[in-house]
This record gives sequence, C-alpha cells and structure tokens, in this order.
Amino acid sequence: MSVTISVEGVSKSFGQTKAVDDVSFEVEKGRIFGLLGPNGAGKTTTIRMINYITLQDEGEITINGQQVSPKTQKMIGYMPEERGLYKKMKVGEQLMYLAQLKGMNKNDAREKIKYWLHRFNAYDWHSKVVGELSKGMSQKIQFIATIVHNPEIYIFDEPFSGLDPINSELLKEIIIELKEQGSTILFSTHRMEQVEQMCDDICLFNNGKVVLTGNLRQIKKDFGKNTVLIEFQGDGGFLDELDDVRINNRSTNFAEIRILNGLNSQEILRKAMEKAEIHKFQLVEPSLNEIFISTVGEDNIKKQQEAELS
Ligand SMILES: Nc1ncnc2c1ncn2[C@@H]1O[C@H](COP(=O)(O)OP(=O)(O)OP(=O)(O)O)[C@@H](O)[C@H]1O
Repeated sequence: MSVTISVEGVSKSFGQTKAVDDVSFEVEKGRIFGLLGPNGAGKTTTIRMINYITLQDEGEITINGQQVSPKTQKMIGYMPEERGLYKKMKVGEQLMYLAQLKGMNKNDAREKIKYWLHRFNAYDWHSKVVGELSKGMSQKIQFIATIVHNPEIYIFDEPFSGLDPINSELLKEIIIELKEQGSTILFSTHRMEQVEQMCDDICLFNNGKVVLTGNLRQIKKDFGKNTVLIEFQGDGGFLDELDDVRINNRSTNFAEIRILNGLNSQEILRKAMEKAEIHKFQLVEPSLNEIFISTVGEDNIKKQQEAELS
C-alpha cells in the first residue's frame, strides 16, 4: 500500500493553546480516512496544515512523498469548514469560475458542472444567485466546486453538516464512488454512523492528541465483543441495577450495554428476564459511538488524574 498523506510528529500552538500535539498518522492511497474527535480536538487545524494553509511548528507533513507546499496544495480538492462562495454570483457562473481557476478548460468544465448539478438534483439552481440558496443547497454547490476538476486527493472538513438525511445519503454514495475511481479521501465529522458505513481507517483526536488510529474493522475487533444489545418489553429498571457496565442509546425498550469488567453477559440476561420480556439479546462488537465515548472518556479521566497529581 502506498502512503498518500503522511503526518509525522506534528504540533501547532496558538499562543498558550496547543491545538495539535505530536500527531502522527498515515492515509493510504485509495482509501477513505475519517478524522474524529470532540469539538476543539484539533481536527480542523490538522486539515489546514495538510492543505498548507496553516504551517506546523514541528513535525513533517508529506503528500505523495513531497513536503506540503503550494504544489501539493494543487493536488487536493479541499472543502473547508467555513464555506466560501461568492454570494452575488449565479451558481453556474461561480462553478465555471472556480473550475477554470483550477485549470479546467471551458468545455470540460461546462460538461462536468452539468453532470454534477444533475447528480445533486440541483440543475434548476444553475441561474440562481448563491446568496439565495439555503445552507444545505450552498453546501452541495461547494462540494461540486471541490470535486469538479477531479483531483486525486479529497479533503472535506465536516462535509455532512447542514445536509438532510437524503442528501447525506447521496453525498455518502458519491464519496464512495470517488474512492472506487481510485481517489484518496480524508474527511472530518462528528457523525459516527457515516464513518462506520464509509471509512476504511480512522484517527480519533482528543485534546490535540491522537488517542486511537488504525483500520476501523481491526479497532472494533480489538475492542472485543463485550457489548450487549437488548430489546425488551416491560420494566427497564433492571438496567439501573447492573454494576460495572455503561449504558448507551437507552430508550424505553432498547439499550446498548458495554460490559466493563467482571459481569458476564449471562448475568445480564438473567437479571433482565426477572423484570422484563426479552425480545432480542445479542453480544456484538461495540459501535463506533461506544468506542468514541469510552476512549475519549478514559483519556479525559487520565488527564484529570495527571493534573491532580502535578
Ligand atoms: N486561529 C486560531 N487562533 C487561536 N486558537 C485557535 C485557532 N484555530 C484553532 N484554535 C484552537 O485550537 C484548538 C483546536 O481547534 P480545531 O478547530 O482544530 O478543533 P476541531 O477538532 O476542528 O473542532 P470542531 O469539531 O469544533 O470543529 C481549539 O482550542 C481552538 O480554539
């Protein structure tokens, strides 16, 4: 596997804030890589450094083996978090302007713009002024502007924010298509279900550091099958009586239970059956949401303990 993006020992501070702290990870060619982490964890700063917009204080970032520079910037289709379209221009004119800026000739650009506007069910907006678009609509136009020149690497900062479920699904489909055509994709998100469905590899940030990185399937395997999905009818009070578990996604007749230590799943089943009618009881790999919460939670507890000791 060849490495497309390499981030090695990278740090960045803004005044007293260490936004990114000794971060390393690699994005392999032809894969979809997810950057995850709570608000303020350092995702956007890292993305901006890969795009040579912010310069790192320490460490090395390479794209296809070359240090980041204006040249590597051109290899990347980048959709920033803050969307930057010209509000007074018409959609079609704007896309044409941006495509030509990225080196496309007019005929190719016209054809591609037409194709993508149709794909996004947005062809009717061709003559609409950008300032009149809704948030989701302008998000789609910005996405088209990012991909229209067909670069080999795509970086999307929060691509799903502001999109309804139908458009999120469409965007997901298109990102997977880009991968199937051989492109390399890195995106940041808070939407765990999108990551589970799309990403080959992930990197989880917390407080500027990488707390977990690797192949998503392997990470899930390593976490072990110690999560129970339970569907029941009746009194859910038994859930409050379980020790050494963490309960996620609880509702009136469903819960995802993470077994922390000691207790075995049969004990949970026995206690549940005393109080409720069980419709489903399944031992599964943890969801990414569970992995996110437990890894970030444990990291924050460790940090707090270190702070108290010092
Ligand atoms: N230009 C800047 N000046 C000062 N501080 C900054 C700047 N950019 C980022 N930071 C700080 O760096 C830290 C990391 O921010 P960053 O935007 O990279 O996080 P993020 O993981 O993308 O968060 P979110 O999920 O909320 O978008 C935060 O504490 C933020 O306040």
